Amino acid sequence: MNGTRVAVSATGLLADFNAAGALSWSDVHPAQQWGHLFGESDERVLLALALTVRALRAGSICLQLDRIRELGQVEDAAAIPDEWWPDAAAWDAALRASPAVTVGTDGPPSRPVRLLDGALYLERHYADQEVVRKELLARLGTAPAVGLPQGQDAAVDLALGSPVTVIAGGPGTGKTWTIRRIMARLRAEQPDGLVALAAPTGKAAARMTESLGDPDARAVTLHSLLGWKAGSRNRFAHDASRPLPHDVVIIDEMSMVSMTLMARLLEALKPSARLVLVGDPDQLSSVDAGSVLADITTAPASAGVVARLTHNYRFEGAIATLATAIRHGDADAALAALRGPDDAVALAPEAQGQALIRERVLAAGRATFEAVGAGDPAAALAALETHRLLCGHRTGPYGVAQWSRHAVAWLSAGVPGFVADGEAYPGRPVMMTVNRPEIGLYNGDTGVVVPRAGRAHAWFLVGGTPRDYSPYVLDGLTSVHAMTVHKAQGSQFRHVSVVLPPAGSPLLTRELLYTAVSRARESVLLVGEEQAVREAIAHPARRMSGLAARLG
Ligand SMILES: Nc1ncnc2c1ncn2[C@@H]1O[C@H](COP(=O)(O)OP(=O)(O)OP(=O)(O)O)[C@@H](O)[C@H]1O
Repeated sequence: MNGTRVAVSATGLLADFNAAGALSWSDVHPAQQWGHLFGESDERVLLALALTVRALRAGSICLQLDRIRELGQVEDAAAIPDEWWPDAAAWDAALRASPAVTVGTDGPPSRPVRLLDGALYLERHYADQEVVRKELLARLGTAPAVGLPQGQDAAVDLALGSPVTVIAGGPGTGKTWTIRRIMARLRAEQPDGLVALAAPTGKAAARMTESLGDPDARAVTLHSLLGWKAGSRNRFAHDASRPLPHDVVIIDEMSMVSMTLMARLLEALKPSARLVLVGDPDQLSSVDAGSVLADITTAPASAGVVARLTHNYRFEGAIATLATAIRHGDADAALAALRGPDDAVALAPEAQGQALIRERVLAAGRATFEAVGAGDPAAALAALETHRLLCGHRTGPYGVAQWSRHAVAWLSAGVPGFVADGEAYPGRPVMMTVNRPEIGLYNGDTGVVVPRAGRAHAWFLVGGTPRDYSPYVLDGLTSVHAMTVHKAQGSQFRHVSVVLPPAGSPLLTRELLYTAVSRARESVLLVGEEQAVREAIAHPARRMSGLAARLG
């Protein structure tokens, strides 16, 4: 299990880093295995291998050696003391001489780790990055030179002609609107072209279909587009030898696409196919390793195919001001917005913030429970979406579990008739934690239990209409009195309250704060210290990747 600190047989540096909490057993173990298999006993090399695995677990595709010490900062342990770190030059020399390390682009792929441009990669992830790099460069090589595209019109023009187009914009900047225009132009100008619409998660695909509102345009998950075969990891029906038939492939929520999935997608496109990548590079990245969208949008080589949408059509005012300040890394401007007269955004310390969150939870809970009592699932679902409590952490005093318990206690005390008992109590807010495409439900979908004629039903909005299921037969259903910011990605709520991670938490990143704030349509309340806001804004997640640099 992650986090366990009993790497029984680890010695030396591995044991020290493990004991300090900077490495877990799941990092140490593969490093030791490779040591045995490849005849490497230098503990500095083994440490570098374990840190590479650790970086990967945190979402980085490689470990940049000039940033290696970032991995010595751990949430619940003292930072690794300076003297524990091997001398950089000697460490580098040991890696270059190691039988477990391939050096440069030309070496054999038979060793577990590759050292390239000052970064260590696990071989499989290097291979994925190479696929993405080569496929993108091949497509960029034939892209028309149009200068720096800006705005929706440029995005539409680009998508009609360029082999690859990136449409990058925050919430409400008209990404969906632009996809609709692209579809209309494609139908008019290239009526024989076969178009695919896809997204990285089932929920995102369902939302894409819904928001396009076009009966002839149905989005699927990338896994189902590629023909995922159950039971065989990373094996797809479509690959280079059996390419997808589509002439145009449009991907939404691209920030959540991992390097591996991007590699499989690019391999499976026929050479003449055009690719349109749509997303918000400032939001949190994929659960699996990689930061593909952010990498592509920062690489100079792709500047000519990245159309940026900056005008926000949906909201103006304090939320937009705050989101922009966060995105620009301007903590003073963000705090000025939070302290300003507009109640749409606010920051409260925990003591006071807890009371404010309680009020909001109770207001939404009362409205939901009232609709539940009236046997009105549509109204109950609408009331449920009026407020969402978000946490950065899953566990601990700032986590979802703890704040869910608070919410249940408040509702039990403050909403007459609310009794949180069992799996199907009236008013239980629920969330799917698995994909069930065959019944229209996806991981992250939320609903509410509304009894009808004495029986419990869990209601969800499917394609915009409430649909009921038996809560007893839905596998993977949990209560959702609070959710992580990660889970909320792709959804919006009228009011959002955010329990910030405490200062010092590695989860405090600019992307987390930006994603949390931009979930709100009318108001967002941040609960935590000013220092936590400053730290988040000062720390862009900056996953380590070689893609941007190697694209050139
Ligand atoms: N060019 C435009 N002219 C008028 N209204 C627009 C334009 N572009 C977008 N809108 C409107 O702005 C709102 C936001 O647009 P849209 O839903 O396409 O944004 P989005 O980037 O897809 O947002 P999200 O990422 O939150 O889904 C919609 O109500 C849309 O109709």
